[in-house]
Amino acid sequence: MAAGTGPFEEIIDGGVYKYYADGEWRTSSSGKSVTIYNPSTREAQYKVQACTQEEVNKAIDSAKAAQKLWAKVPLWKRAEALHKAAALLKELKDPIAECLVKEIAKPAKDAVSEVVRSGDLISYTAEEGVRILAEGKFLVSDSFPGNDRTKLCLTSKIPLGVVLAIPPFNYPVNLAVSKIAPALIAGNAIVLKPPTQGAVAGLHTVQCFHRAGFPKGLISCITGKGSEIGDFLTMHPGVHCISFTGGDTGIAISKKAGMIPLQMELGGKDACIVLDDADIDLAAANVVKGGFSYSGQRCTAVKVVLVMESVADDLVSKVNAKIAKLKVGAPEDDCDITAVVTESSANFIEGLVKDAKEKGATFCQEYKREGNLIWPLLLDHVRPDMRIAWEEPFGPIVPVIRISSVEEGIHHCNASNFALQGCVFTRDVNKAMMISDAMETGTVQINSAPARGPDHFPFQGLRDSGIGSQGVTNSIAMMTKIKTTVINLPAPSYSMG
Ligand SMILES: NC(=O)C1=CN([C@@H]2O[C@H](COP(=O)(O)OP(=O)(O)OC[C@H]3O[C@@H](n4cnc5c(N)ncnc54)[C@H](OP(=O)(O)O)[C@@H]3O)[C@@H](O)[C@H]2O)C=CC1
Ligand SMILES: O=C(O)[C@H](O)COP(=O)(O)O
Repeated sequence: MAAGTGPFEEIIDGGVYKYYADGEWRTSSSGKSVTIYNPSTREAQYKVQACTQEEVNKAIDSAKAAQKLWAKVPLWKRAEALHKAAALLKELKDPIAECLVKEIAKPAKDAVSEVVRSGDLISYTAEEGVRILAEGKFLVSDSFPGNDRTKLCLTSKIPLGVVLAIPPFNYPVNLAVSKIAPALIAGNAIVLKPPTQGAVAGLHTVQCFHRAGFPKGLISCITGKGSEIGDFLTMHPGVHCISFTGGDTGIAISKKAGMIPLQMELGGKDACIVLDDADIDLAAANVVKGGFSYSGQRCTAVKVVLVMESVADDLVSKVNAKIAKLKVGAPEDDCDITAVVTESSANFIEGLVKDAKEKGATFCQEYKREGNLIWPLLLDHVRPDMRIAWEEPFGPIVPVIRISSVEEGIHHCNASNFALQGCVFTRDVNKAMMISDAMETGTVQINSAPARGPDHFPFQGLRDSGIGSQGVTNSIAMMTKIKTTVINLPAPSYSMG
């Protein structure tokens, strides 16, 4: 089954995908659409509605009304609906994966994995939700000085209201459901603003929720360019929480948003520290997997290698041997390296490469680009005065900085404005633990490349890499607030009998 056909037929009309609000697929009154270009062919692939501010207002009003009723739906029923959506998503994985291939040039197999992983994420969230949302706290007053046991405090978790979800282009399905599912299980309504590249995969995902039978108005999907409707959405008084994943845009949003909970997962410059006692084969395999999968377009990609001089030649030659085997080409052919998402992204990457060339980095491969397709490149002997030492390429370019002490590596990692993840390769677990404690990042992986998954692990960035923590449990907690009810007794509770 192809995208936009079968169960997805109703979401497209006249070649333009519709937006979703009030339980229906709609055409925007703007009369305008946004074109999505295929990164590989650079030709127009899809069109989505350019929604208006009035349509945003209506979606948020419906969300508010639907949320009040949804919060009263028994938790097990909310979970049941989520399981249904998860099953549909997995059943319809092929047409959704097709969108990922065409909109964001995700290699075919990875595209299917993203959809399946997302179905599993929804089911896990439903199961985790029925456990943790059923739990609260019971406190008695006589543990605090000056009190008798006359007050019994019950705490529970209640929804926030309307959650605005804004995922980025690189995981438009997985990073949408990682926001949608926790919001819904906790009794919230959701307004999704998908990334422009990835919007059609997002709309197909929403259709699975629609077909799972969620109440009218509870879920909406507003399409349009972030630069045009983004501020209106994020500053909207009807929004009670924002869960955002993306780049520096998140920093601007957090300055503009009102006094509401924010979950921000932003950029990264994940360092890979390789010590002289490391298993160099393992480190090389992880530099390649971590640095080049999905052409480096992962926030958790290895974005700088900090290797001890004594093992640097060995590591570099092993990484180069593996790079030579990477398949470069079309996502449809399941190539390892595919076109980066846009021409401006490719131009930005090229700027970093040129700067490194001018400043004397060693090119382990010849720099090659055709359109948005950039061949994988390892840059050796990178120095801190080069932009690539600090900036996030979001492309298949990995810089290597040779270090003479572990402290030098830790210092480089901690001097970055980004602090998402990092990794260390060593056979000495004691040293690994001490380095992990010294690296000021949200996560440190020992003897493996950085990764957000599995999706139930806590995932957080420090400094400019984010606010709050993701992962199924943390996202559910973040999308609720604590409500307490206090039972006041006329006499201490132990005074009878
Ligand atoms: N820490 C993490 O978990 C992750 C971080 N990232 C980071 O994301 C970046 C790449 O993703 P990319 O999609 O380009 O990131 P962007 O920050 O450009 O976009 C992210 C989302 O924000 C939307 N947006 C754009 N402008 C606004 C605005 N003014 N208000 C509200 N929303 C807006 C975009 O919509 P539109 O597409 O229409 O512009 C998109 O949906 C990298 O820096 C990467 O490190 C990526 C994945 C995971
Ligand atoms: O954008 C990203 O990098 C994703 O959040 C990473 O997910 P993964 O590390 O599980 O691939």
